[in-house]
Amino acid sequence: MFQNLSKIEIICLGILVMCLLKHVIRFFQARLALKWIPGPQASSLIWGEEWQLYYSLPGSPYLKWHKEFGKVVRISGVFGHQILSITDPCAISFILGEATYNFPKPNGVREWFKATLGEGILWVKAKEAHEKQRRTLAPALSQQSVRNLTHIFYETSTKLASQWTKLVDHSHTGEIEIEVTNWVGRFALDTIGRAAFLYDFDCLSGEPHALAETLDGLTNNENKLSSFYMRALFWTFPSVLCIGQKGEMIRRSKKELGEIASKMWRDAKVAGDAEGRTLMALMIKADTASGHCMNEEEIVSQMRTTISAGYETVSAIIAWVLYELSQSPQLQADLREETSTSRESCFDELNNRYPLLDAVLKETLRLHPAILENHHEAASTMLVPLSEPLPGTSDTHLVIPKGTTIAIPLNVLHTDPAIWGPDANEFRPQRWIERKNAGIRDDRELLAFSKGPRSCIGKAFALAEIKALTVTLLRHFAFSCPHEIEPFQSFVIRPRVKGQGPSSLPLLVRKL
Ligand code: HEM
Repeated sequence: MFQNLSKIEIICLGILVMCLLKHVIRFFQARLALKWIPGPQASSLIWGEEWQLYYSLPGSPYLKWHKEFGKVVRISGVFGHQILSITDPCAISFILGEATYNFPKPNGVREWFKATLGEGILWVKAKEAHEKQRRTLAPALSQQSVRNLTHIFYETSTKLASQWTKLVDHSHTGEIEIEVTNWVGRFALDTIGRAAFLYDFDCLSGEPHALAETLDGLTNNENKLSSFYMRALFWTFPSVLCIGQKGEMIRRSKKELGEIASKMWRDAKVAGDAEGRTLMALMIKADTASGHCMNEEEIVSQMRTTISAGYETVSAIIAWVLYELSQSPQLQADLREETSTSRESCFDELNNRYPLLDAVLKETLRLHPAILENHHEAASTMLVPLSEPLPGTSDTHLVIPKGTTIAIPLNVLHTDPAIWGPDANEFRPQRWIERKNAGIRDDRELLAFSKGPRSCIGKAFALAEIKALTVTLLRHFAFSCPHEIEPFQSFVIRPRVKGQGPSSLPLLVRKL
């Protein structure tokens, strides 16, 4: 059978068989090691639970499984790939904290970031390389830097408010229905463009905008079959990201963002950023001080990452804040009263003076975490501590075999009645004020920005930006929602009118 093959072909075939064998052995070892962990029967031999996870209400299968099986649940992914869904606090602290570099992002997720953004901080894996990138970005996104950018947040907020004023004025009734997700996406893009490199994408002019549409098309998927195949398969076969229409979109958005970042970098080198306040200027300064000096491609990857990270999540959270406000005229009135003395451009005021505003934002992040599942992968076989033994055992440690995917489902943690009380599923901002009065540290159980060395580095930026917009919009408008809204899974969790295609949040906007 092999007599017609050359020596080289036989060697290649041998290597291929060895690789396959290695995978099969690892697969069965993992299955064996995790066999005793409880979990649902795989509903499909090929797709495992991916089908259920994609087509159910976002996160709802996790709620069911954890209720039935406890804090560590074994589920199957595509072709029987083993996934552990973990809500045990001790294990989570270990995975996100001291062992974070033993639990990098899964290969498929890293390939997605590499394909869309380049080899920036969201892609980098090794401890030393990550720490170096983090040190370069940290000064640009520190509280002090964000303080200096706050005027930009107010300027873009005012621009959005004046566009909506024009729309309302056209209606002659003082009220109009506005699809807000598209507008807040444009707001987030203009804001991050100006903050990153004083570049105005000018999305808020309201005209069709190629970059805004490309970025939106990349991640704002309807529940299409093609999107399901891509989501289900990219864990195991990351190269699916390069094929078809989606692959084309990925390449286009990477190219477009790259061209803008390159141009900005070259312009900055010629003109200089007089006060050195943009994210790019501060990043280059920190990099030069470290003696490293990134090349153009490294800077461009970092800028693409910052823009994308600052666009997608922020716009989703703003949409959910507006949705929650639209459900309660009283809450809008209370917030208006609290922030009526607000002076524009004052970062410290936004940060410290408005407990209700702060509570509304935290409650939104709790019930609508943009990134619902925090995914990791065991880089080697690891012994993970547990706060309590698994059902039927007395061991407070868990052996996680190399290659196992870990999912941390935020919706389960954020609605756990043991932490949040019997009204855990209710939107009740006041709980944050009560928690503060009871001396409970704010962010202990809120994982929307993750925690540990790889937690969100743009948190201060995001909070100030969203608060500035909320204050500005409430000063001009009142909101109500005439539609039934549901969460749906695109790249992040976005709102949409129940049963409809991609993300949408039509709100009735009334001028005050
Ligand atoms: C409400 C808005 C935001 C949310 C909910 C959010 C959430 C997160 C989460 C959960 C992570 C950890 C991801 C992981 O472990 O895989 C993360 C990382 C990151 N975020 Fe954010 N983010 C937000 C806004 C921003 C903004 C505005 C920026 C930049 C201007 C930003 C930049 C980053 C970067 C660079 C990382 C990677 C950090 C690292 O790997 O060390 N984020 N974000």
